[in-house]
Amino acid sequence: MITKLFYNASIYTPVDHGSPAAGLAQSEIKHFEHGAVLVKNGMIADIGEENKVISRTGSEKIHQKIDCKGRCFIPGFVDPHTHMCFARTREGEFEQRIQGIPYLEILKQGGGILSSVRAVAQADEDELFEVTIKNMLSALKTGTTTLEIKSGYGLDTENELKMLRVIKKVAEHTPLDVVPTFLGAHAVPLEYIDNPDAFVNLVVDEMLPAVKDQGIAEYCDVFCEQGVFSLSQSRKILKASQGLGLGIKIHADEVNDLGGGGLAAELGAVSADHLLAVSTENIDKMAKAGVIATLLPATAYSLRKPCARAKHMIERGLAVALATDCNPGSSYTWSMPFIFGLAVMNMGLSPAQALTASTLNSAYVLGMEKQAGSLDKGKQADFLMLEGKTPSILAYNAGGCPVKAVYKLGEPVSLN
Ligand SMILES: N=CN[C@@H](CCC(=O)O)C(=O)O
Ligand SMILES: [Zn+2]
Repeated sequence: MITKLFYNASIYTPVDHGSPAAGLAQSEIKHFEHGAVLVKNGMIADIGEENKVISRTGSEKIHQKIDCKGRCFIPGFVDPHTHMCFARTREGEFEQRIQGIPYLEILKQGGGILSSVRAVAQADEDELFEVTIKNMLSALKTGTTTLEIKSGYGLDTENELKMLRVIKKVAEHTPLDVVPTFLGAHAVPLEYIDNPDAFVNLVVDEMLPAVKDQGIAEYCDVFCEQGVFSLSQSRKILKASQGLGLGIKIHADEVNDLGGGGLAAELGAVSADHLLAVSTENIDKMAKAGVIATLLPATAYSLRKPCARAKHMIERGLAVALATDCNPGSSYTWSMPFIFGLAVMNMGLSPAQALTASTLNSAYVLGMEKQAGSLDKGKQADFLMLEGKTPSILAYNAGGCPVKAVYKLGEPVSLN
């Protein structure tokens, strides 16, 4: 048994009451000014004020003592929505978008997601692996210790399974915990444009059973949006996924208010993501059903759209989580510090709310709350040391990265 003591730390952590932190609980942060964490075999064995933790260790042998030099100490970030398995970036499309061509228009013309689909079809697994691992290690350096990665640039059985195999392999080659999601219904392939229902049938009858057999994906997701998948098509796919025992989530009300938030509530999805255009009625339905709102402020930034109404959602009792949405189109960032800054400065969350959203609530989105998301006895010793006194540094140091050290299971995995 290896025992380590991290001492002289200014610890900030959300409080895990056994469910996602909604409403007022989203602001609840425990702070130990002179804190310490005792780690045994990669797990948190004790946490609290330094003198109390040290006195509780008694005569126990401590193999390593790490002086945190009074730095701010927080849980590792959990990023619950990424598309970071892709083959190529789409800088040309970014130029088009900043000249005013809408994101959905580019998709309609066969670009956007569909251009990433062509790139993935041409790439072999090694090429996909290289890009994905580079994105993941960049995320790790900026403090992400657990994340989700979606498929969705395959859009046929062979290429969706190929993406999921790559996601499994990168998970085995990095220290991060990875939760794979199947997103076969990410766009309608051009050959199905006149008969999208036939594509929906392909997802339900062929792709989903194959994904289930392969056994890698834990969740199924759908892009419910005008010109992509309708509410009833999304319902059909998500219900079939539930029937196979997959968890469900949904890209909802990103550009147009189609009612995806309401569908998430109706089906008991773990989360509805984006929600830039969601109605108050559906916010209330989500709150009642316990759906987590996963907000993606870098997508609003990149699409030059107003942010989701995060404060309003919290006031109405929703639990809010934050994610990068890392992808080559609408949000080319892996940086949770950037997301934290946007959440505080552009969405008006307090640093406490943003901390809960980017750690505890996002761990709940991924079903990783027993292992990650807060600094509690029995959870993994996944934590960050920040340059600065409080988590506010993440918003204050705009464009910088105040993450000085990243620990996964008590081991240093990135020292900046
Ligand atoms: N909106 C749909 N899917 C992604 C974008 C994927 C892409 O453009 O490649 C999103 O969540 O923003
Ligand atoms: Zn997405």
